[in-house]
Amino acid sequence: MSETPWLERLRGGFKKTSDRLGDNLTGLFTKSTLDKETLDEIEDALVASDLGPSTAAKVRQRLASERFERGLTEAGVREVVADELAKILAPVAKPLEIDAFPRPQVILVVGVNGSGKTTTIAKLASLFLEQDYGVLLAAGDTFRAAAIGQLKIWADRIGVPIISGPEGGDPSAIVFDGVKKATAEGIDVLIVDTAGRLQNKRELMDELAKIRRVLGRLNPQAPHNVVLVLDATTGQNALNQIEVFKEVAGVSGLVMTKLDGTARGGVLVAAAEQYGLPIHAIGVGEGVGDLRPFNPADVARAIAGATGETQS
Ligand SMILES: Nc1nc2c(ncn2[C@@H]2O[C@H](COP(=O)(O)OP(=O)(O)OP(=O)(O)O)[C@@H](O)[C@H]2O)c(=O)[nH]1
Repeated sequence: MSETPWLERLRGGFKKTSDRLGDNLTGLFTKSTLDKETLDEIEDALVASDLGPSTAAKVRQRLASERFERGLTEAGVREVVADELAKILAPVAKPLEIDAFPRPQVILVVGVNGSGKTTTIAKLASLFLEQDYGVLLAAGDTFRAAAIGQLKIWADRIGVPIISGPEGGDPSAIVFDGVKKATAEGIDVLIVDTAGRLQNKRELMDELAKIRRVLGRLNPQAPHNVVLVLDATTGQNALNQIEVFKEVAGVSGLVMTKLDGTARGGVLVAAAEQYGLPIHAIGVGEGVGDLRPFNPADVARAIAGATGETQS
């Protein structure tokens, strides 16, 4: 895939978010001077756009200290926002890399039901296939037959093998079989789906702990990654989920999905700022090609709606 279409998709995906920022900023540029009141209003507009109070404060500080030779414009503010966002996103942008031995590398994928977990597993698998890695999926969400069925459909569609068992079966048994199969067949990556039953935190915690124990016996370093999938449309609730899953699953990195369907894409920045967890990729659509490792500068510009023209 060439870069330009992806960049366009990225901008399209974040359009609702950048439009919301625009709506919040509208009407703030009627005065020629940047007084305290206007700065307050701009800061509030950024917070209202889900960018988080600390990002908003940083932008405010930059605006207060900068000289705007052509007067302050909305486009000028968007450039400053993009710049500050890029600084926050750069340290957390980290593609999911398969570099350690022994194989298989095991990736546990966690998240609440409906967050986009299954789709993300398929997207990650196809990213690995593009890099010539062998991939095996494990249907570890045995709680719902539909979850197993969905994953099978995706495995078929992208052409990767899958290990699954009956509804209600023991997820750690599936994971055990998965590691055995991957080891025997020299498969590089095992991606494990897990149940997202946050309603019963204790059971979920026990289930994940058991999966970890089983994995640890086969390979002390496994799981090599625990990826939390978050639905951006849930806004601030996505931040609470990080808190909970850090506790129940020991999250090592994030994927944020559905950034195309929401005006709340700013939550990606708030997550980066508050938790500093690696963000491996973002989902901007339902297709298998709609998940890409992200370039922090491009994402920052897409969220801010910065076009490079500082004159409105
Ligand atoms: N617009 C958009 N939709 C997405 C994205 N990722 C997933 N979806 C859609 O979100 C819905 C839920 O995705 P799933 O992958 O089934 O989510 P899940 O977390 O596995 O959900 P359960 O199977 O219910 O546990 C599906 O309709 C997906 O097509 C995305 O990045 N953008």
